[in-house]
Amino acid sequence: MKNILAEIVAHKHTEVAARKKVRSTTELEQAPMFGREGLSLCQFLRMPDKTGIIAEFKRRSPSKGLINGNVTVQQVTTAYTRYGASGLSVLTDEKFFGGTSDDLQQARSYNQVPILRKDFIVDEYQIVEAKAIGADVILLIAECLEAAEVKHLSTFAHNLGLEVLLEVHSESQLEKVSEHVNLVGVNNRDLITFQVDFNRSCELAPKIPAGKLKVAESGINDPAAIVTLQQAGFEGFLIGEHFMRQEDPARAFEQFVSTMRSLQNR
Ligand SMILES: O=P(O)(O)OC[C@@H](O)[C@@H](O)c1c[nH]c2ccccc12
Repeated sequence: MKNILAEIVAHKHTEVAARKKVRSTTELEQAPMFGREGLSLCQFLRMPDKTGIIAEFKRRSPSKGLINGNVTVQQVTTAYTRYGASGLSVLTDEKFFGGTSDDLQQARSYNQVPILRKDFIVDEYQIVEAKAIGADVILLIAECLEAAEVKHLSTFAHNLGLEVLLEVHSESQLEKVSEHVNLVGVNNRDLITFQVDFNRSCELAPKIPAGKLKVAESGINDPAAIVTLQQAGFEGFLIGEHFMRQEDPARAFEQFVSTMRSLQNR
């Protein structure tokens, strides 16, 4: 396998094929959450009393190994929400990130903010699952999908009432932005080399098509960076590790927000 992303995607296809045999799409559609009306992440990111932060629950990652194995979904996500997160991102990939669908379902049961299903989506079935477990938004990663797939999967999600965040890492991937993509995220981390280049977001910001909400992703660990990113046109900030790697992610989030607010009021 030539890189970790290719390895993850290959594993996803196997995983999804196995899960389809256990639960059909029809069964997923009968889940109680399936009929629930989704919350709009675009709206929540623009609420003046919220922070624009999409706070992520991430136990481990292929690049960092174990980040935090001691905290619970309830403890962390309710604090994120209480201190002004505009949305939550919950990893549901088990093998590489130590997440589960149950993590997202728990986050759903304790919080009234939009939730992003953070996973590697390669098949419609995973979008039906996302709806069935109570997610409001799905992630599509340009690096692992053809333009036609982005178009198809985003339309499929839209028809289920889900919003779509398309993640890009280079200018050429912006060609994959299509009608039913609501938010465009610039990942500062290269998913193949794991290198984080914080300038990536600012460089690509002006090239993101008008009408798509801009989200900066990964490697954000300083409240001052939020101010810079806002000036570059970003309205959403996806942050995981900076909070999760602390013993008390709730407190880390609260402190980050309080410093951020004082910088914004200058
Ligand atoms: O933990 P960080 O550096 O704050 O990054 C969060 C988020 O951007 C990152 O987890 C992420 C961005 N794109 C992904 C795709 C799959 C898995 C994870 C990710």
